[in-house]
Amino acid sequence: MRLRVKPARTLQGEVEVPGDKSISHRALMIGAIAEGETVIENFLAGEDCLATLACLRALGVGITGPEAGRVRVKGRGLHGLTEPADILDAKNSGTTMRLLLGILAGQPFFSVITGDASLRRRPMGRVVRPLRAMGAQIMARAGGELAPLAVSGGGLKSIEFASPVASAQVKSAVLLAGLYAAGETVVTEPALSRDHTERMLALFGAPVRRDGLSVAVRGGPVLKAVPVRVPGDISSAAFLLVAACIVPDAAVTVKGVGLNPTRTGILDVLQAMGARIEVKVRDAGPEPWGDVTVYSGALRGTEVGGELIPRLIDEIPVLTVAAAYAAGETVIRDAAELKYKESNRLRTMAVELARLGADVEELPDGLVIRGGKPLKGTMVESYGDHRVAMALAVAGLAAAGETVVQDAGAINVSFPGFVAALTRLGAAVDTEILA
Ligand SMILES: O=C(O)C1=C[C@@H](OP(=O)(O)O)[C@@H](O)[C@H](O)C1
Ligand SMILES: C=C(OP(=O)(O)O)C(=O)O
Repeated sequence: MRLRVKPARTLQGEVEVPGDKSISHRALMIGAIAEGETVIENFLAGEDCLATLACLRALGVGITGPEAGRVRVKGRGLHGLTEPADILDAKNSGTTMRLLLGILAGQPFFSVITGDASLRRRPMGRVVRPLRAMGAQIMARAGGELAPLAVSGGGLKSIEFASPVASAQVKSAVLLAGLYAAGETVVTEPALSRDHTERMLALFGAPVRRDGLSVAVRGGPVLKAVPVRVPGDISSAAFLLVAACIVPDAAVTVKGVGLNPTRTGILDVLQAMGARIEVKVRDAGPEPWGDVTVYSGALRGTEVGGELIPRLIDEIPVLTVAAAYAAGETVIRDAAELKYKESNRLRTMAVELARLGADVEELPDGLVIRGGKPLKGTMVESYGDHRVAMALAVAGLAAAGETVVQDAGAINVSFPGFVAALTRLGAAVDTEILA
C-alpha cells in the first residue's frame, strides 16, 4: 500500500484516535492471568495488539472480540495458562514479545516465540538476562539476543534488577515474571518510562510499591478482573497534533486521548517550540485522559534529551517533522534507543526527511535538524515502520507538491484509521493498493 499526500490548505475539526496500544496489550495480558472476565472497551484492533490476542489464545485463554472495540478475556488465573502447541508469533510487536516473555518465564511449560523480520533483528537480551537471573531457561539466536526464543519457565526467584535502559518493556517483563516469584521483585530504571503496567497491576489487586525510580511487586497475588476502558493513544494523536502545528490556519481537537504524564512529553516539547496547545483533563485515573486542541503557528527549534526521551520515545519521528518546519535548530540527544525500534528511526528519518529537502544530521544518539528549509514532496520510503510512514505523510501535508509514502501498510500496526482521520480534518490523502 502507498499513500499519496497533497499539501493541505488547512486542517479543522474534532477527531478521536484509536485506543492506546500499550494499554491494550496490558489489558489482554493481565486479564489473561486474572480471575474472572475482563471486559476491555476501546481496545486497539491494530496488528500489534491482535498479535498479543492470538498468542494468548494459543496459551489457552478464551477471548471474544474485538467487536465494536470490545474484547472479553476469560481470565485463567495466575497458573491457568497451558502449553502452546505451536510457535507463538509476535509479528511486528516488540511489546508482545518482551512482555509475554515475562509471563512465559513464569510458566512450567515449554514455549517458543518469534516475530517478523524486523522484530527478529531487535534486541531481546535486555529481557532475557534478568529473566534468566530469575531462573527461567531461555535459548535464542546470538546467545540469547535474537528471536526466535525458546523458554522453559517456572520455579522463579525474585530479583532486584537495575535496568541499564529506561524501557517500559524491560520493566514490565520483569514485573510480570515477578508475579510468579516468591518474595518481592524490584526494578529500578535510569529514568521513568511509561508506567501502565504498574498502574494496571495495582488496579487488578497486585501489591505494587513505587519508590522514586524503583517499582516492586510481590509474587503470588490473586489478580481480579476489572473492566478496562482504554483511552485514545497519544502516540497516534501526536501525528494529528504535529500536522495541525505545521499546516496553515489549522485548529484540531483530539478527543478522549490518554494523558498519563509518562506519555505526554510530546505536548511539553511542542509547547516549548511555541505551539498553541490547550489540554482539558476530563478524567484523572487510573489512566488520565482528556481533549487536546492544537492551533497552527510559527514553531521554533528546541533541545530534547535526558529524562524527557522516554516520555516521547515513539513521537520522535513526527517530532523531527515539526523540527523541519520550525525556525532554527532542533537538537535531539540521548535517543540511541530509536535504533532498536521497527527501523533505525534516527537513520530512517534522517534519510527520508533529507529526500524531502530538510537539513538533518545524524548523531550517534540523536539528530540535529536545521529547520525552516522549504520541503518539496517526492517519493519517500517507510521501511515498513508504521511511525516512519505516518511521520512522512504528515511532512507531506506542508510540503510543496505531492509526497508519495511507499510501503505504508504498516500504519495498521498502531493506527488503523490514520488516513480517515486526516481526511476528516480536510486533508487529501489517497491510499493506493498495489498489486
Ligand atoms: O511498553 C510499551 O508498551 C512500549 C514501550 C516502548 O518501548 P521500550 O520499552 O523498548 O522503550 C515503546 O517504544 C513501545 O512502542 C511501547
Ligand atoms: C516501538 C514500537 O512498538 P513495539 O516496541 O511494541 O514494536 C512503536 O509502536 O513505536
